[in-house]
Amino acid sequence: MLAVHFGAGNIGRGFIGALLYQASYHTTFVDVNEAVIQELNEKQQYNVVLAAENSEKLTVKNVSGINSVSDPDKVIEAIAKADLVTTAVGPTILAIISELIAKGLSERLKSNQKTLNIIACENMVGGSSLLKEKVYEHVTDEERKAFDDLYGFPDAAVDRIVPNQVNEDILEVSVEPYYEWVVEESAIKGETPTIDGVTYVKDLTPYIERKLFTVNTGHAVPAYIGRYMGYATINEAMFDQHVQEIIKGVLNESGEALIQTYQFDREEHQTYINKIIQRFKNPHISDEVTRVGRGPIRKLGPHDRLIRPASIYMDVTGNQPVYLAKVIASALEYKNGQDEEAVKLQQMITEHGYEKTLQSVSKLDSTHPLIPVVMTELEGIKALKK
Ligand SMILES: NC(=O)c1ccc[n+]([C@@H]2O[C@H](COP(=O)([O-])OP(=O)(O)OC[C@H]3O[C@@H](n4cnc5c(N)ncnc54)[C@H](O)[C@@H]3O)[C@@H](O)[C@H]2O)c1
Ligand SMILES: O=P(O)(O)OC[C@@H](O)[C@@H](O)[C@H](O)[C@H](O)CO
Repeated sequence: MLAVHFGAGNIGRGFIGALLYQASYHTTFVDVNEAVIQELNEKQQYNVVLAAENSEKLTVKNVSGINSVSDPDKVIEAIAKADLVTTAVGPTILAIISELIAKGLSERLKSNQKTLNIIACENMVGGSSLLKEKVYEHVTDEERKAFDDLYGFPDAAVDRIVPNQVNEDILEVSVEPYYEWVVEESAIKGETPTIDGVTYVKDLTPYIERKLFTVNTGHAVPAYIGRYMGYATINEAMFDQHVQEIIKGVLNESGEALIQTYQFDREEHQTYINKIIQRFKNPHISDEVTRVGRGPIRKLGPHDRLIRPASIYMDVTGNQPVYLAKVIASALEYKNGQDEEAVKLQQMITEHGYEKTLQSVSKLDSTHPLIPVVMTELEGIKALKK
């Protein structure tokens, strides 16, 4: 069984690659990082270390790599022969890789009529659907019809905290023990891939929203409030009592939005929240606030972890999401010269002010009631500054 996986980064190697190996796939990683690709081809294996007391180790074998910049033809050939294609490159990169995937699928069509599933494992609602849309922009009407019959783009939700790696061995990756990979079974073409650890569901929406608006909404608190207060890591920030109070408030608000939208059991949802808070405090993981806060413009987007739960909360309760508004305010204050989106966000604020910038990145109508709540909290969070 052959898998082609785009993105040999933290989640690619630390999660998807590990599960595919255990399910007996040979995984060909596609990346633009030449050093990682070279090392994958040389070693043909790497270690995944569990960030826990016993540091359990799994050696992932049967792997190779292709640099998509220098060897695009090899990627096309690999897709033509693959049994599964997955991605973990980041939501903004999906459009970039779509052309090569389209070429691979077109080439495949000439040589065989086998079904194939392409699963985007990104932190977003509708990742595979977006990838499909982008792939279809690169093919003819006739190919599109054939693709509709043969190629599935099931949406997915993936959950495992994999921080940036600081190991001497550039392939080794340290990951938290917990993981969840949920895939929309109704969109699968042909046989459902057998991968231990994957849960197939009919409708992914409640799962991806529960994950994004609990794990990632919660994570944004130690990231943005933590950065604002001067903390460097998630773990450090999680021990601050203001961060603890805000994360509790934020997850109550997003929880209420989720419970009322999807009729989740209140007690079960609270158990889910408590477990996530413990995961953020894992003493065996050192995760930088700048990794978790990366891409603030994406994270302030209308369907992402901050604006969407805040809007739903207002709609379903009629109350002001004061805690979510504090995190949105701290995201607007997020400064990091190494992060393109953070730099752009601060430029927009300098040129147009907070209110217009928020409207623009969050696509909120100028009269949206969330805007004044965030503006009030921009003042409110000043008391947190050390
Ligand atoms: N790290 C986590 O804890 C975690 C958990 C769940 C989901 N995710 C999601 O997984 C995705 C990847 O995150 P990550 O943390 O692994 O990031 P990462 O930066 O570690 O990995 C991304 C990889 O994609 C590669 N890449 C960039 N452009 C490319 C291109 N054009 N073609 C091929 N490869 C390209 C990069 O070189 C890098 O190796 C994101 O959508 C993220 O939200 C991450
Ligand atoms: O990957 P991002 O940038 O969307 O979000 C940063 C973190 O919240 C995220 O990577 C989590 O670690 C992950 O989603 C846990 O499953």
